[in-house]
Amino acid sequence: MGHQLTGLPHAPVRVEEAESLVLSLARPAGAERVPVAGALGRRLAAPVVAPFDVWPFMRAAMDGYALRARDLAGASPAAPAQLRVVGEAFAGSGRAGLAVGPGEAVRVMTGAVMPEGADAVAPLETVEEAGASAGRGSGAMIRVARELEPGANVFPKGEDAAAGEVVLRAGHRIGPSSLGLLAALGIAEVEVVRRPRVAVLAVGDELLERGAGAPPPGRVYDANTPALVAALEELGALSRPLGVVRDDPDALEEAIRTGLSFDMLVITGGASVGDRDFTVATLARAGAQVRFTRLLLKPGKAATFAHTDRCLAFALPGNPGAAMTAFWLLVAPAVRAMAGAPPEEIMPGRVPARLMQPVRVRPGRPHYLWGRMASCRGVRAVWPAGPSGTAVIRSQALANALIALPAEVAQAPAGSVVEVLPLPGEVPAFDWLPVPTLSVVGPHDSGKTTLIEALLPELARRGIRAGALKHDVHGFVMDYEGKDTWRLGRAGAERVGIAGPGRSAVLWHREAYAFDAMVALLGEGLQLVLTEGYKSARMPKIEVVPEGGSLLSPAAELLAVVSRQQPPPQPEWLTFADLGAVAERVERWLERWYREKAEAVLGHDREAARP
Ligand SMILES: Nc1nc2c(c(=O)[nH]1)N[C@H]1C(S)=C(S)[C@@H](COP(=O)(O)OP(=O)(O)OC[C@H]3O[C@@H](n4cnc5c(N)ncnc54)[C@H](O)[C@@H]3O)O[C@H]1N2
Ligand code: MOO
Repeated sequence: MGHQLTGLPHAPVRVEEAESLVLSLARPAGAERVPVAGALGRRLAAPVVAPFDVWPFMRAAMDGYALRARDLAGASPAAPAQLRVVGEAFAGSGRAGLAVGPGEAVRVMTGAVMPEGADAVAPLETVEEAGASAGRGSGAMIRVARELEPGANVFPKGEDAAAGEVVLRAGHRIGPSSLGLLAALGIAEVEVVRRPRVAVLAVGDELLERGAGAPPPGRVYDANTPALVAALEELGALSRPLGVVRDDPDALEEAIRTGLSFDMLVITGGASVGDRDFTVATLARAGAQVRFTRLLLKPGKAATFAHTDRCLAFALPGNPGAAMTAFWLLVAPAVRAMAGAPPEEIMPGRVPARLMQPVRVRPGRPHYLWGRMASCRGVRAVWPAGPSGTAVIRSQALANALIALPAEVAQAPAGSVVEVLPLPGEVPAFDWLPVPTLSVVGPHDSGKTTLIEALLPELARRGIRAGALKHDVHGFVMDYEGKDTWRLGRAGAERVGIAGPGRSAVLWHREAYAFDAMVALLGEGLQLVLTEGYKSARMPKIEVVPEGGSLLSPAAELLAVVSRQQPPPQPEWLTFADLGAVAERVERWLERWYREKAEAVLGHDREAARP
């Protein structure tokens, strides 16, 4: 090979392998003590221990009278307890030596130190203040007409933390409420993980630093640096843009040497094998050990990882779609680890989500598409945020997830379940039925089950995972008297499950039978539930018409009519010989169904994303 990768490792590396190599070298940056006021967003390097009880004393939780609960034993409207007021206390005016003895009370306001001996507060509203001075001063009498538990209307001492208790563990990310807690603990400085210092470098003669107006011919604005700098800051790093460097080996080497003095260096551009791509060779020349130069990934293949003793260096492809895909997969976890995140927060887990729009990709390498994710009653839904080419930046702006498609996948139909990698950003919530239903109807013995039976493999061939729900009106038997499942159901289990290799079942022992709940249960992980019967339910249908028969369903509900007669009496009707065409209609209807649901959430984003 006569290009910059000559002599360097060029075998494509799997993303998972690359991630574990990078993470094995990403150590938390050292610790530093910072004033609490400047610690927002930082990770604790050591646990925080409460130096004293918080809160430090027992306090009144209501405006009222502090008293001994046992003095109210037997108190009732008919026989109120009578107590003598011996003093008063306000928040912040703790008078030393204030105590409550038998038959006594102290007038207290919320937050006041509870007087010695008192263990409950009777709120003002429940107390009758007797006598001319209306209970304000010492010597006045009050009546309480009900009992109180010890501890009633009192904030206990140490309610939040006892002295010596760990209140925040190492790795905790300091948020606004953590600052409140630290203040309550009287802590002015905390030990946090140093923010990793990350240099960002953009390479290319064609690149212009940020500016206004259309660039001169042949030039483009550097879009990677601002995106990377912001993402790095969000991840807890201290980023330093080194600017744009030309495709010149000497200029590049100087910039890279500067970059290698940071904890991390992220370069974009010049990472491929072109005549003016020098990034990777220069990294090696500047003394970094190059570990891989290719990822098994689309987009983001041209990604290099190298390191020195003190610096992790990434040379990402210049194309913004490829650069940011590789960034979220490889660089972001390393930054989190270096910023002190605990292990469970370093690699955001991939989560399953239902694809709302079909996608097609060229198989061969794992593919990542910019996605928009929303949640629906606990089910995640995702759709492409727009075109996902390697040079594309617009879809990224709308994305809050990356849709991960394994190497062998060429297409994923609407409704299929895919893995997604959540990205920073809100996940909007919406509601819709978890899975669409399609009913096969027709007179008794017309061949409904036969049709579903023949249709299921046709749908499977199209990548559609379908379930089936049988409507029964006669009282089916699936469980036999004396069987364990029968006994558990009879004993009152609302649902009884039985699980075995290749076959499992759930039996619902319920008075009322709920179609929606049944479909939701069946639909888990599937794209479609086919039901048999339900001819009067308002849902899309396929109707089977026996020889000489006529239609039962309103035309508007019908996706297809399947006649048992050959040729069919109506030219637009299909027959059992045309099941491919029936499946085709089901597939198109499904795509529309998912698209319409997605439409409801996409709103204006949709237009921006150019469907
Ligand atoms: N013979 C081959 N050519 C290419 C291959 C390959 O395997 N063999 N891979 C292609 C793929 S895929 C990618 S991705 C790119 C990666 O190449 P480079 O990292 O060398 O990127 P550049 O050539 O510098 O730039 C590519 C493209 O992106 C634009 N760019 C670069 N930096 C920025 C920036 N900061 N902001 C906005 N746009 C940027 C640049 O102008 C180019 O248009 O290689 C392919 N070629
Ligand atoms: O591999 Mo390029 O880096 O796909 O987009």
